[in-house]
Amino acid sequence: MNIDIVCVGKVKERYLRDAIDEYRKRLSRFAKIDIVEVADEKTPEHASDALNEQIKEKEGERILKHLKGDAFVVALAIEGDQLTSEQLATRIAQWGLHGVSRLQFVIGGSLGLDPRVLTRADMLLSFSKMTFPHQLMRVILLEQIYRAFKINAHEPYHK
Ligand SMILES: C[S@@+](CC[C@H](N)C(=O)[O-])C[C@H]1O[C@@H](n2cnc3c(N)ncnc32)[C@H](O)[C@@H]1O
Repeated sequence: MNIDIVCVGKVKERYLRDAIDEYRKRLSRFAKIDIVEVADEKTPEHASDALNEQIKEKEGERILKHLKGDAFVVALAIEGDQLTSEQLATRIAQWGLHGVSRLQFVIGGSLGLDPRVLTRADMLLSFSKMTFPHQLMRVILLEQIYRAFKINAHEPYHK
């Protein structure tokens, strides 16, 4: 299965980049993982609501260009559906069985995702009601995808 993580901006912190590289390496025996980074917009601290919406729209346009027509798109959103790790593992297995050959996960920028991206998504996935920084979210998502493949392969991993 091909898995794309479509996200906004570059990861600056070395420790996060190391964690991302580690999980990509571990996942390489299960899936082909591509990280697609679209450019982020500068977000002034005291921007108006209108400016914030414009920023999300611009970032959203860039994201939409990378979403493929035949892909199953999962947008990460706080208000989405919450799953257990076992349920995510089952969903990934089922998507594979139903012929999904490309899974695209989308992580928003610091202001979140444009409504058009949320509308395009086939599923909204929430990792809790808390807000995580978008760069850390990449690590959390990769770890959960790795955990899902380990569960589906019936291989031991941390409980
Ligand atoms: C800093 S958050 C954006 C916060 C923004 N106020 C919002 O409500 O979307 C950046 C991105 O990380 C992801 N994210 C952060 N926390 C999340 C959570 N608990 N569940 C799912 N995705 C999350 C989402 O894709 C979000 O667009």
